[in-house]
Amino acid sequence: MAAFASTDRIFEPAMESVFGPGDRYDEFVILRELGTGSFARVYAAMSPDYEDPIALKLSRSVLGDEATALRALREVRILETLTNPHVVHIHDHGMGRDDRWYMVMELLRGADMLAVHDFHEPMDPVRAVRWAYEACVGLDEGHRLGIVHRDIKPENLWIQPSDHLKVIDFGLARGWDASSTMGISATMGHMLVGTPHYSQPEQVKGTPLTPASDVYSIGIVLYELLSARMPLFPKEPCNAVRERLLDEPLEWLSAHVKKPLVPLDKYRDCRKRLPYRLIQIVHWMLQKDPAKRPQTGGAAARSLASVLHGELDAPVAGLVQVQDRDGARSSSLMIPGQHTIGTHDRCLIQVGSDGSNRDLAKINWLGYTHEAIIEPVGAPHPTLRVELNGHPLEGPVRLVPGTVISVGSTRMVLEYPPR
Ligand SMILES: Nc1ncnc2c1ncn2[C@@H]1O[C@H](COP(=O)(O)OP(=O)(O)OP(=O)(O)O)[C@@H](O)[C@H]1O
Repeated sequence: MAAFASTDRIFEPAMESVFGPGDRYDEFVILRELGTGSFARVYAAMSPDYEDPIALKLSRSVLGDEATALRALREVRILETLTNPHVVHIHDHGMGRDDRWYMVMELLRGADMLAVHDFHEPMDPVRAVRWAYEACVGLDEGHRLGIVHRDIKPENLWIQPSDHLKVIDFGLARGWDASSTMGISATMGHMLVGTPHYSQPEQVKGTPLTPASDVYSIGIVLYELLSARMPLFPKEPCNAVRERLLDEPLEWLSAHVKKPLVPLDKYRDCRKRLPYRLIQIVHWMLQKDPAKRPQTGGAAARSLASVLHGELDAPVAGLVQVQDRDGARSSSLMIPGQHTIGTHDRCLIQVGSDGSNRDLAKINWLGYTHEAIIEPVGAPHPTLRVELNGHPLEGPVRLVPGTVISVGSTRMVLEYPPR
């Protein structure tokens, strides 16, 4: 087992100045403090560059030590690349006159999940599954870029007044494959990262964390939302375990490896309230072996979306209705992100299979408040021409509701979920 080292121990704030309402930090005027983490303090503030208040995340010490600098730079580089509505967005970053690092973010209204839900009672399944779905969609964009969050827990899942969720605090995230934008060398050695409660068996065993590790942590959160129980302790309510093991990180960690998953349908209340397919998906997300889980947030999100569309009657994703050249009809769920129409089986919509393995068009959808953009990929195909309402697709076009996309003799229409 890897040695346990809390992440707070890599960081010792030196001479931290704490700001109150009306204080100035460089060009920012502090409105109020929003929260404190081990690494930074977050303030609501005004800036001459923005009309509305922003969130200012300010490192608690100067960027003197390497671990703090690496952590700050990682978080900025990751967040700058992410655009989907289920992650917090950053506007800017820099170094203050006192050499402290800061990041200017959108100011989120609402509260973290732990402040919104007390985990004493099971939550309505539609709300619980929608939150888990949105967290998976938020993480998926990072997963596609080779980035794992590594610290998924209710405190890092932010619930806005609209009840939509955003993933925050990518401070412990890192690359997991060679194509990552962050680089694998941004390492903190072999110490355990994150929170033991939402940690993963592979972390305890010292094997690398992958996107499937974030899926496991979301699986725990979802299980707890649905049942008010922790998946590894059958006899106690979730909050009793949380309290009992507050200072027992090693017991938490060994439970992830040694304690079997308590099936959700062991609880009569869950058997009665929850669709069987949902129970199976939660069990899938919580497999001890990462290779047996959904491999990315996107894979988990698609499964959760299909239960929301089907058994729970609460559509969240796009639905592409397809009619092929023989008149046969089918449909595909489309979660926010990038998708392709083409001739190979990794495409969201596969049109014909002439052995060419080509993408013909790509669709980018930011999610519930947006319309998707479709654009052609590469030179036009000799027979599989992409058309919108009968006109050739020559550049990026917004897919307004009702637009008919045709590729050769396949026709399709994208239906958006209700807002
Ligand atoms: N964009 C935001 N809008 C509003 N509040 C925020 C925002 N970002 C962070 N906060 C608040 O500030 C707190 C600390 O932020 P954050 O978790 O990012 O800091 P951290 O030092 O990286 O924490 P940790 O020790 O958990 O890694 C959060 O729990 C939240 O309450």
